[in-house]
Amino acid sequence: MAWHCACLSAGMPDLILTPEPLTPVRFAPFGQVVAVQGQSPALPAWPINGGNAQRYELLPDLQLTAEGGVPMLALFSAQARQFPLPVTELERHALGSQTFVPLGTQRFVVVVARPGPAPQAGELQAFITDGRQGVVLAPGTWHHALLAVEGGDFVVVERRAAAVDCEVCCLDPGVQLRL
Ligand SMILES: NC(=O)N[C@@H](O)C(=O)O
Ligand code: NI
Repeated sequence: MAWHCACLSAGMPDLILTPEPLTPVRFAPFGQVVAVQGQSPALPAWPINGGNAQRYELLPDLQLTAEGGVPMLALFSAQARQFPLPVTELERHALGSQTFVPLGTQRFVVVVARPGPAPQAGELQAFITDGRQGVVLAPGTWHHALLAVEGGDFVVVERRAAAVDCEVCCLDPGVQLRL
């Protein structure tokens, strides 16, 4: 899906946003962390494959089939972003979740706001992964497009349908994202 938008901002915004470490509890209003460690409550585990692996069920339904949607798998080869970075727009996919999992150990920053009306700058929250975490953005969660700290490939699972499901909101004033 090719989505684009352009929210113009005059210069670097004033409000500074600094990401906090990503944890399942803090990220819960926005979606799910893809990792075994740190889940609260701890994930139930099943020994499988003759005891050679542990199975953890993170999320029973990725919510990708609303209104005729089908789950799709994509790869994003992302370049490292330069920080500080002006955040002047967010997007949401109202009809499905969106999952990002690094194929390497590259970190990324997730800038989010709760599902609902278009957020104001002061409602944004930012999280930075530890290089081993992924995220599932819940349907409708406002988010900035992928912000890779180190460049690399990401597995992306999202909903595909005839109509593109991507609504963009412009932040005015925007925020300055600093690591
Ligand atoms: N544009 C695109 O395919 N990706 C965005 O939805 C994103 O969240 O990165
Ligand atoms: Ni998105």
